[in-house]
Amino acid sequence: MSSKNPVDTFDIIIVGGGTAGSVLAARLSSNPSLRILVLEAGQNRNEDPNVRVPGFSKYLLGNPSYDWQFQTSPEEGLNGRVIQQPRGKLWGGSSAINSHALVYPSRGYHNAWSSLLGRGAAKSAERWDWEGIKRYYRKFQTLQEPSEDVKRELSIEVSEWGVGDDAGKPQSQKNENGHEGVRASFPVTPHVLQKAWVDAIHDLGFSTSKNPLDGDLVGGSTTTNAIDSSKRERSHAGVAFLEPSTKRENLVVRSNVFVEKVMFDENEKNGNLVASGVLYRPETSQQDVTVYARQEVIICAGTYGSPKILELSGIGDREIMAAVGINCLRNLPGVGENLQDHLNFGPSVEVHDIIMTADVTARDATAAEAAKTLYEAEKKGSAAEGAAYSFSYIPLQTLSSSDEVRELDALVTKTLEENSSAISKGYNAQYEIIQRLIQDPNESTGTVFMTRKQRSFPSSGPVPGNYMTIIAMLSYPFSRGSSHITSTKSSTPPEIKFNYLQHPLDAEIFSRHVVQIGQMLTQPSLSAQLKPGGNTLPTGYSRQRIDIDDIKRYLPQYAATNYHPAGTCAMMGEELGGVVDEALKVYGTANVRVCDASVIPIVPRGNILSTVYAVAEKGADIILRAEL
Ligand SMILES: Cc1cc2nc3c(=O)[nH]c(=O)nc-3n(C[C@H](O)[C@H](O)[C@H](O)COP(=O)(O)OP(=O)(O)OC[C@H]3O[C@@H](n4cnc5c(N)ncnc54)[C@H](O)[C@@H]3O)c2cc1C
Repeated sequence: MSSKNPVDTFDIIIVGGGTAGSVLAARLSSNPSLRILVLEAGQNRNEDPNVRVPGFSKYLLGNPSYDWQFQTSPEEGLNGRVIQQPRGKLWGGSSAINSHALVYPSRGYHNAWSSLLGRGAAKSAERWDWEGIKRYYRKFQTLQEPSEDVKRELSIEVSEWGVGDDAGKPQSQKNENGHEGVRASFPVTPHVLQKAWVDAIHDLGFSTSKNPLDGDLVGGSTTTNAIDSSKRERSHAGVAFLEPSTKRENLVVRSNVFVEKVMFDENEKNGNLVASGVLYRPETSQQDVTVYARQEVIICAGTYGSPKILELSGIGDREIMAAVGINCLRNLPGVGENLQDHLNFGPSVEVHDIIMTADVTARDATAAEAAKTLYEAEKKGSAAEGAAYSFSYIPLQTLSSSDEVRELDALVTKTLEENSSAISKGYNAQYEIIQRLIQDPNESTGTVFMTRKQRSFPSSGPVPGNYMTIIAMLSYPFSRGSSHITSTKSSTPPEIKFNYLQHPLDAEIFSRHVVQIGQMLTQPSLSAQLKPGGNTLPTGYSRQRIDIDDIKRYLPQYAATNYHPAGTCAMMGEELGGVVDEALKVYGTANVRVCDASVIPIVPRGNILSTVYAVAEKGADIILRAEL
């Protein structure tokens, strides 16, 4: 039963106070004439130490107080494994439970994105090419300078980064209305392995001091993490954007409420559905509540939540909705399709006993307690640091022979030609883009990064010894999956299938980036850190493995998700199977937008948080401009 309250009306309703939703809430409420409502299924946990302390992320995953605990169907390409898909259920969403690494896409990637938009998308302010978006990668954050020690040890030239805004304003003035955005910082204490990483990149002939925000980062970097170095606390969207905005009278946040669907007027506008509001259920109630939107509804419920809400509202693939008895209001077959993720794999290699890694606190309760005490007293130690700062983006052309490059090119061309008639126009357009990225010597199709701890390959947990793990991530997978409803009950989780490694080219390209790990480990600076005769995990894997077919045999058993699902409400031309247009508006609706990781049409090269923030910042500008 719906309880209608005629005064419960806002100009804009934002569904989901996660990463993107929090940015939109902050930016849109800066216009005092707009009344904004945010509906969030989780609650404000900004003061919770598990969320605040960077090193405590491990307490968040799999814990229903913070995590939706989604999981995939058994994945055939991963030996039938079911892959856990954590997503944040709290203010700040997944930015409040993630691993905080800030990594950036390339100029070529964004230019390709804009080519998927199709007709009529050339209006300059709505361009999603590099020129149209680059300023938003700067806008969401404030860079905190590292100490001179860190700069020297890790060859960081902060002046090159130019975070602020592209008009060159000082950082203190850059964010309107008191928002300084996400605080981004480098390691507090440089670690010997981080220094060795930088030296290895140099030894391979690459720079580590290019500005990653310039869109042409090939080589490596010590990247930033979304950690406030003045407090040594996680800087997530709930802290940086949502909570400060609640001081404004025109912003209302309702927590612990579950949005079920968007409601539509009986009358359409120019053939488009007109949203009148949304239906939600408070966690503590059995009764649905309707709240009304004068202008629009923006769905920011994430890669799984957003397509689910659209389908429950009658927008999606007609047959999928009919199968569960939902009346189709708009047949939009792209909803819930095009699901992509980054898979990763790489060995953990034992380093000299004297090198302190996070393994020490992982296996020893006394050491863990000491780390906690040190953090509480001085905000220092392993709990104060992010897990991954050391990254590289090395094109396959660089470390492969010209014969190997030619062979891969031929294989990619042949495989795509053989499969092109069996797949949709949209996927073909995406595959052409990925093929160009593979062939471009200035693009990397893999991201390789290092963490200062072992990956627990044995189910028994951490093994003795101190480790570093070097992980290759397949940047642009060809495999595509889906996330769809299987019931009209909004509490039923969606059916999630990635079809990981099902496209034959994925294992080919992925395994070649795994070979790069061995090449990095032979660099003197990194090999000097390895314990002579030390262990390598997974057991039986040799640290410098170069046989591609052999590596391919390890992937189904050991490849893991990097937690970057995207693409289920893709911003592409409708004729390509897109769901939203360049203004983030859902096709066939007058006033429903989606703004979150689901609109990203092709998952970006590296970690995707920066892209989600940039999309939300740009989305806010588009909406504010439309409103004014
Ligand atoms: C464990 C983990 C580690 C990661 N590490 C990194 C990293 O190091 N670097 C990086 O770049 N990226 C990382 N990511 C990915 C990144 O954090 C996400 O891609 C990004 O935060 C997604 O933002 P979003 O706005 O799309 O969704 P979210 O931030 O998940 O926001 C969705 C919000 O909607 C709410 N919601 C959903 N459904 C409903 C409903 N029906 N009613 C009301 N509210 C609803 C949710 O509770 C949530 O708050 C990681 C992710 C995870 C989970």
